[in-house]
Amino acid sequence: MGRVGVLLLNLGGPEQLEDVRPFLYNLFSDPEIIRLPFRWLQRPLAWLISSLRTQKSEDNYREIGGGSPLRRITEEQAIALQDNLQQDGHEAQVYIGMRYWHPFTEEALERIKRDRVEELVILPLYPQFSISTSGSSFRLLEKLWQEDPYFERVKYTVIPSWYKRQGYLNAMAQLIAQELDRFDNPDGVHIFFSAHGVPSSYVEEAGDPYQREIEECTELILRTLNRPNEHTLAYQSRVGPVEWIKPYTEEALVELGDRGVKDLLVVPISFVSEHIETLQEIDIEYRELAEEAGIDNFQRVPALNTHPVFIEDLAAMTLEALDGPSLKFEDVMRPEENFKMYPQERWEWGMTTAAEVWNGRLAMIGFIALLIELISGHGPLHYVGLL
Ligand SMILES: C=CC1=C(C)c2cc3[nH]c(cc4nc(cc5[nH]c(cc1n2)c(C)c5CCC(=O)O)C(CCC(=O)O)=C4C)c(C)c3C=C
Ligand SMILES: [Fe+2]
Repeated sequence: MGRVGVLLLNLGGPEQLEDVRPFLYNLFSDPEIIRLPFRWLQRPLAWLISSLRTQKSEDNYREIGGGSPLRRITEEQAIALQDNLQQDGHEAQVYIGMRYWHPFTEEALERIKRDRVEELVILPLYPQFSISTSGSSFRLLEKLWQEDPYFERVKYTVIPSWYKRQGYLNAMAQLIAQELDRFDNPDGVHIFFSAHGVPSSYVEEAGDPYQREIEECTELILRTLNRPNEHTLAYQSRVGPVEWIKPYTEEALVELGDRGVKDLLVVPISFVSEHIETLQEIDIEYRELAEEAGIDNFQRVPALNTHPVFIEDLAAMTLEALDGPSLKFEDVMRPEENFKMYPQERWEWGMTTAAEVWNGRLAMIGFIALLIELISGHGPLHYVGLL
């Protein structure tokens, strides 16, 4: 076996408040996050949306200390994985490739090249596959691979999703059981699985397996946990005017409050590290909402981070991938090149999502026309004397 590397893929997050705007710009520039009919619109729209969202997003990051802990935790996971492999006699270098912030995927590939890695396991830190997360990173990697002839000689394999692995399920069940047992009446606690959402069109039109994998993952965790508790699965972190997969976390919490649920344990399910959506959205926003709805005892299961059972499973997964048949980028599910994920296309009359979307489009066209006129000094507003 040649020099072995493991590339951990993750989203990345702003480390300080100044990073928020460029991080958001990178995120919204990704056609796997916002796919538009015209490629030339991607960057101006990314600039516009990131500018509009920066203030709200900065306020949220300020509430968790001014930045995302994602880089630090991912680095800790990488070290723990490398140590675990080494203790079992396997020499492998673990790299981190973030999609929207440092260390970028491009930086990771530079290091992999510098270290002359010959065999690489590409392991996304997302248990379930979505076009918008692992899919986006695979698409970028495929492009970078084609651009540099060095990578022709690297034997690689990708792991698209791994939520069915018993090690991961055991680690999740252990964390849930530990938190349940802190309640006075553990069996009476309502377990609330909260997954990051995606726009409905990803699932219904592009065939993203994400929702199905999340649902199956929830069932597998519950089976491993083997407790009698009632449970709910809902989706959080909706952005923009289009419809996302349902039920929405905020609505489901209010409904449970109305039903008289008093003890609730939230399980973040689509991510393996603490991040803005666990520390701010769940711990602060949803807690407040739940308490207003009458849920007196609102607790959350911590993210896996460097849980030893989880790290052990990442190591086992790496070794199995090295021994097994390799899976290439082109083997992994990809949406059609011209599929428009956002905005949705069907027209409906009234104050509907479609109307909101078209308002947005017209505003965008007007905005770009204004920019062009301001830069060029020519146009209808100059003509009528308004500029
Ligand atoms: C499995 C996890 C995730 C999916 C699926 C996902 C899809 C998705 N996200 C956005 C928009 C935003 N996401 C943001 C932050 C963010 N997203 C994830 C995970 C998934 N996203 C994480 C872990 C994070 C946090 C990183 C951190 O800093 O800790 C943000 C920025 C934060 C904010 O302003 O709220 C946006 C915006 C879309 C549109 C999308 C699917 C299309
Ligand atoms: Fe997100």
